[in-house]
Amino acid sequence: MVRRASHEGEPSVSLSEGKGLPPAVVARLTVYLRALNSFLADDVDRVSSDALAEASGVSSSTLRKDLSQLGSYGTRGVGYEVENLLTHLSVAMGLTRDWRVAIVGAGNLGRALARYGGFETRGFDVVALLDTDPQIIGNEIGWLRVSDAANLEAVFERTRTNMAVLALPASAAQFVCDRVVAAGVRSILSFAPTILQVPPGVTLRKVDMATELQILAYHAQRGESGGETGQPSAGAPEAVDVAPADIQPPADTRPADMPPPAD
Ligand SMILES: NC(=O)c1ccc[n+]([C@@H]2O[C@H](COP(=O)([O-])OP(=O)(O)OC[C@H]3O[C@@H](n4cnc5c(N)ncnc54)[C@H](O)[C@@H]3O)[C@@H](O)[C@H]2O)c1
Repeated sequence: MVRRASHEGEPSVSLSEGKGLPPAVVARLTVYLRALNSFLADDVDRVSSDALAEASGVSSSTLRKDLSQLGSYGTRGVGYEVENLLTHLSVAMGLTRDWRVAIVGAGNLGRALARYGGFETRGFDVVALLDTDPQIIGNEIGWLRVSDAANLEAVFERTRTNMAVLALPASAAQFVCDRVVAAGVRSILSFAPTILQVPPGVTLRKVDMATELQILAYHAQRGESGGETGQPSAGAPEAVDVAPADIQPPADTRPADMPPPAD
């Protein structure tokens, strides 16, 4: 569940103007959101920092430190009000905005993403699916009809797309990325296995499952050789700093493949 609160009465986020949260903290906030939604679904009104930390797979001190960066301390002995903290975190994460996502590329991956029903509950409406293949254009996939990517700009305008997912071959990705940016979209998620350049003011994140698997393999073999055990999975909040492919800067202009700053 995402808090689409009106701006009136929203808690303010006490980050100083222009100063973003470290990428690892942002990654953990998404985990806290998921845990809080789960508490809410179970009709839990209040949660202690220990319980929220446990449900999120982080230590209590990490949780408290992260939340204190948002100015959200809870009450000693009482804990956090689940709804209140959910709203607070949703505002901090920009999830109270109306995110309208277009998927460009309706191949295996694009179709699977378009059929997935879980984005809406996390605050993202998938509003368009585009492709260039005449055999695919016009097909119904999930609740969407595939649009002709030749009309990308018009489709984006009609659907008020403000976030794009590139599920394209590497060879087409930069060209499409440039068109997406020219159409006014400032947030792009790319699955294409290539380095993309975006201008200042555009946030690009790259998903690379092969890289994640390589990192997993590294940790697995370290564990086998007795080097490390109990290494959290790449998706676990305490492990975000060992999953560089997952962590791009929060709001910025760096190309997707630049290494993240240490935080
Ligand atoms: N990062 C990951 O974890 C991950 C996982 C799987 C696939 N991928 C990558 O995602 C991409 C898509 O994979 P797939 O299996 O769906 O491939 P696919 O070949 O099934 O689909 C690609 C689609 O893009 C369309 N396309 C090509 N040029 C286009 C353009 N200019 N505009 C709009 N559509 C265009 C094609 O017609 C095709 O339907 C590939 O680059 C693949 O390597 C990444």
